[in-house]
Amino acid sequence: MAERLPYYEQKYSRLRDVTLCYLVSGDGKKVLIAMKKRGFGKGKLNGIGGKVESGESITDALIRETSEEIGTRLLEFEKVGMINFYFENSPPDKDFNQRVHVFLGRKWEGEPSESEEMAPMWTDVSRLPLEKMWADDEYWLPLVLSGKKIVASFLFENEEKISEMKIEEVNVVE
Ligand SMILES: Nc1nc2c([nH]c(=O)n2[C@H]2C[C@H](O)[C@@H](COP(=O)(O)OP(=O)(O)OP(=O)(O)O)O2)c(=O)[nH]1
Repeated sequence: MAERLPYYEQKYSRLRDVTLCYLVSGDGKKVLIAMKKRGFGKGKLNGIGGKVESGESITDALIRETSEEIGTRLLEFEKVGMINFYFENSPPDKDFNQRVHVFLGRKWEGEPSESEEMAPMWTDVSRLPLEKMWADDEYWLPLVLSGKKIVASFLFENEEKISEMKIEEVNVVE
């Protein structure tokens, strides 16, 4: 089968930046995931995040989104992944293609709480509810929760189906 991912990587070399953060407990055994109540990925369980606004750094957006969506102030975090998402069949008026900057949150202030956008819950890292998450998560989320860092690209045929993927383990994520 012809590889279409390189075509998309070249065509969309500048992608919209989006953040995604998973709070993890001190012993690394629990991770906070949340049900997205609206917008892109509605109904799925996911980390916390959203679009980087113009004039904002990725770190600023990470901290703002965590505060807006679950009411906690992020104090310590680590970048663990950068994932490019391409969609073969986005409607012409909508561009779903984006670059997701993935972080693990290590320290924060305030108890995570529900907002209009997300309903958070603590989950065992060893029992991730992958069937309720994005289809790509099973390929990279266990890696980053076990201490690895990754750079990846996924090409989706539609919101549920992956057509191609590439995952690389790295020492540092830029
Ligand atoms: N785990 C996982 N997260 C994903 C995938 N694709 C994807 O966009 N995300 C994350 C990145 C963001 O945190 C979130 C989408 O945020 P968004 O900014 O596009 O959605 P939104 O409509 O709620 O916008 P906003 O107001 O919060 O900025 O979903 C995926 O395949 N897996």
